[in-house]
Amino acid sequence: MYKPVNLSEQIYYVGVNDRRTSLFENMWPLDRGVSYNSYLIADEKVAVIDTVEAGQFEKWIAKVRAVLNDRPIDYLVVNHMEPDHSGAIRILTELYPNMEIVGNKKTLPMIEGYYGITTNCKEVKEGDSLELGKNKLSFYTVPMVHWPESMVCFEETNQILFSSDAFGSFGTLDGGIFDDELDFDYFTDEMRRYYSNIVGKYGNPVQKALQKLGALDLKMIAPSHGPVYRENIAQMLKWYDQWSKYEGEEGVVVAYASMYGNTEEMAEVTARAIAESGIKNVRVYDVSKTHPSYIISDVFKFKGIILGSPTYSNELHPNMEALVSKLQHMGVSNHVYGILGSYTWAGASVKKLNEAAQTLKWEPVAEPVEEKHSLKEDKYEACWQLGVAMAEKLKS
Ligand SMILES: Cc1cc2nc3c(=O)[nH]c(=O)nc-3n(C[C@H](O)[C@H](O)[C@H](O)COP(=O)(O)O)c2cc1C
Repeated sequence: MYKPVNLSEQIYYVGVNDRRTSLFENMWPLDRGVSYNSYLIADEKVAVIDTVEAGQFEKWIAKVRAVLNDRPIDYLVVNHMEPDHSGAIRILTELYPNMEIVGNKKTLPMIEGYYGITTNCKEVKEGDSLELGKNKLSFYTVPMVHWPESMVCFEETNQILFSSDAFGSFGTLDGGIFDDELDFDYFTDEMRRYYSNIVGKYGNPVQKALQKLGALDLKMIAPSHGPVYRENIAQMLKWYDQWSKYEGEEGVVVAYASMYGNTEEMAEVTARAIAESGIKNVRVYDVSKTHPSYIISDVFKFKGIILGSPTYSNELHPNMEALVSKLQHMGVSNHVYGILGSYTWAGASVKKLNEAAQTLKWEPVAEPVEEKHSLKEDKYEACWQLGVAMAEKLKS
């Protein structure tokens, strides 16, 4: 009772949607859910590519069995060991005791460590192939995209790249599985939010992976989350190249913390000046209201960033401190910036924000603006000029 979804004659999508989990990795909001993608190749030999999160097992295995009926599974290819993909390994080995688990030399110790499995494991090395009949899988390691053992595999006959977390996206697959069956634009924010927050720290490994995979002639990219791409492959590769170099487009994220509205007012003035100077893409965020994953996603999208914080017990406002430390942890380079802040007796926030920006090697567009108490005429003008300078820098 399941109409199979074919990527090709013998290759099936057998992933599942999760609209119940609120937080991915118990951290990232899943307002639009997430899909755990898994693929099945039913050739002379049967191979499954990755499983799903353990709680999704029943939904998933029903799809697998609808295709296979009583045929056994010969191989389980484990591209990535994170539990949202590996969670059903143990139960699958109990159902199919003769199935071989295929992984690389970093995967297999993790399979033992997480699931106690040491038998029927087959190690593959970079460039090795697995013949299934008409279909043939070749394996490529992509370390730190997004764990050390991360691997992708390329089905040579149909030219499909099973890309694991690379090219993944938040958001359930609401009927459409392939990018030409759904509203691609609707997915782009969730793609970038997934990339920036989950893989974003690993810009260099992503660059290396792109160079390695760039030699392949791709007809389809089948990731472990989100749509399967067959129409927008060039666009996806272009975005991954841009995001992994931390190269933003023309636009500014204005992120501020504010308890009583003083820093917020400075942010409003600056945002207005940026827009009046001709920059349309201005996103103003209150860090106490918006989850950092959305702000970080836009920081990856846009080149300009304005950060504002009041001084709070001689520190940054805690929510701004959390955002800044995440950006530092990710090493989000290649940005131009401005700083705003308010204080009452001994200001510290502006200095701390400026230091953080310098550790990331961002380029300042103007002097930071620091106001004591409420915003007054001279600092109003300084905020305005900061916005003008940001716009001019972005347009230059
Ligand atoms: C809990 C708390 C701690 C603060 N700590 C400092 C401080 O260490 N140094 C300082 O100059 N002002 C401090 N302030 C004052 C604020 O920085 C000041 O009121 C500022 O204008 C608030 O900006 P906002 O309206 O954007 O929240 C503190 C205020 C609060 C509520």
